[in-house]
Amino acid sequence: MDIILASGSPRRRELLSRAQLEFTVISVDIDETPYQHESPKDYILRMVAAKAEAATVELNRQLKNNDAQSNKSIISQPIILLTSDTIGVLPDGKTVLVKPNNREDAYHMWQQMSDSTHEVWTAVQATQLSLPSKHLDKFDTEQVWKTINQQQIIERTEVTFVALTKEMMSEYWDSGEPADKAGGYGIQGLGAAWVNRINGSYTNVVGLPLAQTLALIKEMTNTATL
Ligand SMILES: Cc1cn([C@H]2C[C@H](O)[C@@H](COP(=O)(O)OP(=O)(O)OP(=O)(O)O)O2)c(=O)[nH]c1=O
Repeated sequence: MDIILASGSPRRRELLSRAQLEFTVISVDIDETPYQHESPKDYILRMVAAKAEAATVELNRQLKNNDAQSNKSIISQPIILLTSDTIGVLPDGKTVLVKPNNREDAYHMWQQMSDSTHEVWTAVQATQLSLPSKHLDKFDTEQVWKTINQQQIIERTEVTFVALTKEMMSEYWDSGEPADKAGGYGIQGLGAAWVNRINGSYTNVVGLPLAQTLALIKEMTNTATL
């Protein structure tokens, strides 16, 4: 089974590469704005599903281009497509923390995270795609990747921050690190200085719960219907 990581996150690529797995990467770009009053669970599962949908559209676009160029049926192994999304969740269990829009947005998030414990949730969706081979398709319709199985997991880690001062926030925002990260921090970077303790998976906080993702891939591979 070929594995495709549909993500533009350099952290996710780096984490998955630590599993010594062969995989390819495609980027997807979707609107990640939460709906009003959307629960953290509904939001994060909607995100991984939407990213998988966008990646499938991209794979079919590539397939169509290949067909046009090579004009031969492409019989390929099923694919396991991985998509992921990471958010912060405040102690109220309702407030979703995504990437900060600007400095003020980051400060607003951090004031609620200072000297307290929030959660970081990462959802992973594994989607098994299959490609009916042309010669089996008597109607000779256009080949498209079809979803034949999908599974989603959500991993949660508690993260306890130190008490934050305005000066700490200002310096951190100026570093540029917060901008592309949920909750506006990177535990793997300068953000480590803000973390008193975590309870749960570290890789989950960075953006891909690696052990759980590998277990998901293994389960999907073992139950794959060819
Ligand atoms: C909390 C935390 C988040 N992050 C990152 C992981 C994700 O890249 C990012 C959350 O944004 P996401 O929307 O989950 O992911 P992304 O937009 O970076 O990539 P893609 O959607 O293409 O997969 O925050 C860290 O790098 N360190 C951390 O400590």
